[in-house]
Amino acid sequence: MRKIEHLGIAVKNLKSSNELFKKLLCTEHYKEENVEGEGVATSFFMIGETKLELLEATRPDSPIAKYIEKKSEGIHHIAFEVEDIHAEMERLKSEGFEILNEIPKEGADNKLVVFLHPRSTNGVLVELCQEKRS
Ligand SMILES: CC[C@H](C(=O)O)C(=O)SCCNC(=O)CCNC(=O)[C@H](O)C(C)(C)COP(=O)(O)OP(=O)(O)OC[C@H]1O[C@@H](n2cnc3c(N)ncnc32)[C@H](O)[C@@H]1OP(=O)(O)O
Ligand SMILES: [Co+2]
Repeated sequence: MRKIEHLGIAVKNLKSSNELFKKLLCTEHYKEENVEGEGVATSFFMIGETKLELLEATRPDSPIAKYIEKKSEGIHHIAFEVEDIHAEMERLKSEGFEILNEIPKEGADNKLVVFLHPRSTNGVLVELCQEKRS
């Protein structure tokens, strides 16, 4: 794991949360992006080497919709930047961690991503992110 790539925060309304975090961080979000496959609209704030990813559900079956329904808004996941997502998946599987998607999927911000089930990571939803290589 090279660094914390982003903290994912589940929000009910991206527009109002963008305003709140702009006031909090004294900086604008640098991008907004929908990820159809996850049923989410995201916006990203850069803080030093790490980002905040705000996530609003765009479909009722989105994991974010279910999370907010069950728990309300808040920190949803932590994402780590990895050099080689396939090698990390193999390593983590051999260490007994539970990989949720066997094939890395399209993430926001030009990434390939994989998630680990929180029951194998002390109750924390973990995401692995690898920069997509052209
Ligand atoms: C990829 C685009 C973007 C990016 O960075 O590029 C994103 O980050 S998209 C983020 C949204 N997508 C995901 O979260 C995909 C991975 N998540 C899942 O597959 C599910 O949310 C899963 C499997 C973690 C939970 O789904 P399930 O349908 O099983 O929901 P339950 O409410 O029944 O939860 C089961 C169990 O897990 C606990 N849980 C659920 N969500 C979280 C969470 N975010 N953090 C910690 N724990 C979580 C939940 O409390 C249940 O535990 P229990 O002890 O049984 O109550
Ligand atoms: Co994320």
